[in-house]
Amino acid sequence: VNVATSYSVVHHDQPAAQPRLLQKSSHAYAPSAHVVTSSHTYSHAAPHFAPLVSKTRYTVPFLSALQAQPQCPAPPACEKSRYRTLDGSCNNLQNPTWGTPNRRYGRLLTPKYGDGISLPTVSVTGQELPNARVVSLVAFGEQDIPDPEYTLANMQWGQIMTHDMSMQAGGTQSKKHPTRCCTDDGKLIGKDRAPSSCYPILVPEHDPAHSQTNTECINFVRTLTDREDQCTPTHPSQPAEQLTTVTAYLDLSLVYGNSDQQNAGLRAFTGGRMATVERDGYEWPPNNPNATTDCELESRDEVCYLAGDSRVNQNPGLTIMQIILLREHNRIADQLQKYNPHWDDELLFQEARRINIAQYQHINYYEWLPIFLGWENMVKNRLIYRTKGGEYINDYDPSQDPSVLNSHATAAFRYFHSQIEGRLDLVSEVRKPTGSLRLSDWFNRPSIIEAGDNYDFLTRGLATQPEELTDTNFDAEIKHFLFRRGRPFGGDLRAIDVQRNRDHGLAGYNDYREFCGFKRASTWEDLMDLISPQDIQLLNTLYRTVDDVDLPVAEFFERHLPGTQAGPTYHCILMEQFIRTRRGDRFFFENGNTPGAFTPSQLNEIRKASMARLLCDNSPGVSQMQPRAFQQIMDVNPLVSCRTLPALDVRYW
Ligand code: HEM
Ligand SMILES: [Ca+2]
Repeated sequence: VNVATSYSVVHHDQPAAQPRLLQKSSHAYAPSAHVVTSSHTYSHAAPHFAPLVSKTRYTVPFLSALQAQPQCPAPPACEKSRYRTLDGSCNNLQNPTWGTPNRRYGRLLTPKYGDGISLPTVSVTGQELPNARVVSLVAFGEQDIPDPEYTLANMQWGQIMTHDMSMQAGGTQSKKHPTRCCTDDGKLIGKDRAPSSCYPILVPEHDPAHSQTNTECINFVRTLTDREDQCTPTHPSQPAEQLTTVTAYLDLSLVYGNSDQQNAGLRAFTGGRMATVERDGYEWPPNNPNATTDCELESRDEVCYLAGDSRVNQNPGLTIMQIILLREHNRIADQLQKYNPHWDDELLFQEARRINIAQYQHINYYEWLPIFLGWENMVKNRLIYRTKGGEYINDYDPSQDPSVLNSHATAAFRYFHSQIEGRLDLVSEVRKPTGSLRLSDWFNRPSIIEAGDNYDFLTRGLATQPEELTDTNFDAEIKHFLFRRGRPFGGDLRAIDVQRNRDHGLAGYNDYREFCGFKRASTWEDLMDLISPQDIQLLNTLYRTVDDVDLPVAEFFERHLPGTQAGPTYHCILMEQFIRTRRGDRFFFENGNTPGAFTPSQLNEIRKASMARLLCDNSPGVSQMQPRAFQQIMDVNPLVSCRTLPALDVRYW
């Protein structure tokens, strides 16, 4: 295979500097040997003319015109509200912009850009890193091995959490990108004519899929950084930092939106409800006014949904989970209104939102994350607690920056792309598969969900069908057919993830190993503590030196820690992230020290929430479910009537 790509690669002779630890970790988990050098406090930068204007009592026309460009949001003035703001501001009262949209990802280690500042990572020898598509083809398989224990709901919920936590700026994550680095028929647009944000993935000769259509190039546009954003200015000598466009908190921003304005377009403004459209007696998300650009519809009759997150239509499983969370809000609001007829729309909305988020956080931390991180590990590192009834856990830490780590979003959390299944089963109430959908036929075409009884059949499918094993195999549907839009082939999510890692200049696997307390490898053999000799051999054939190995490549070859779904290095990054996400959230549902804390009896009700209950309550045709819906139906997790599952009682509100 010809690995040579000459596109957008900078040659330099200096070996890249060793990354430094950037952010302080106060947790028991992180190794203590590291010296803390600095911690980024990204205080909100005031527009350049602000001081002048504030001293001026009258409006100076030319100054206000200049100020209008760019329109940077003013730093918020916080009051101690009972509710979260929509954009996450004022969650942290000392640093009101922490966790808000359009801010930098956090970093654990300094970036390793090709030029030290912003160009994609290259080898420490100054040569190119192996082509991302070649890495995908050579190191990763396509076998569809069903996981013996977990359901597709487990994978799908992970994408929901991801979409709540981050979204790289300037990307579409599903739709055709308006910036073209390759022509529509897969030819490379010359560097002189392509925008500077282009970093296309070049297809090697003899590509098993793309050579059939003479495709040479997979479109790839670099993430926007603080360089391009005038509201988060940085000094030109500082390494670029990518921006993320959603609130970092687990606050269901994907349902409620990321700003007051966005939220206003999603609410019904009656009965505390979110806006929905009724068809065939069921509630569906509102119609997206930009259907032609936001979806990939084949006819005018197809729907395209609007939600708090622009990725809502990406794939049918994701859309179903979004609908479930939307319907759950309205279900809670209706019940609250029944018992509190004197409450107005705003109060009903805020209380329903608060309960919906709390249930969701409970499921995230107590039902979903333990599958990935291991229950005992989480207890030991104080991510969860052995609580009883309505006991509070007051571990909010105002010094904890809740931002989403670049290494989490660009590498560690994407590990679970390997769980994606390329066929979605339609399953009857007696749990018999009646057919299946091909994933790549239904990207950005959610109409399929409303056809016939598909909503219920697909929901049961999520809770019945096994996810794919968390391993080095990626389903062909995402490796060769991603967003193919009626064409024979499409993108390659595995190659994209590798390319994105270099785009974001993440430090190498070896650096993260060291950060996580393992010995830095100076020879390939040194990797043997965590990786098998055959896999080391494979990495050795792809990379020139052990320091070149990309984090999101080597990670896949680490043996999983017992009782978890991750190797030690990813496990360490994921733990670090979810500690930040929990302790940096003043409104975390278990915190009793905020004006909006739940009463102990309410907290006791929240703790009854489960994935099974959410699925049952929001899918009218589903009347039975296994109690642990992330796990397959088995003797110890049998199908039971939905009525027997624990449920939250809103009479405590
Ligand atoms: C059918 C299911 C899924 C599809 C089609 C999908 C597809 C994608 C795509 C196209 C991107 C953007 C890639 C880029 O341009 O860099 C992305 C990003 C990402 N995905 Fe997935 N994904 C799926 C499920 C998941 C799951 C299950 C997880 C984790 C549990 C996950 C985690 C992530 C993360 C962390 C990002 C980066 C988010 C950001 O900060 O922008 N995805 N995914
Ligand atoms: Ca969020």
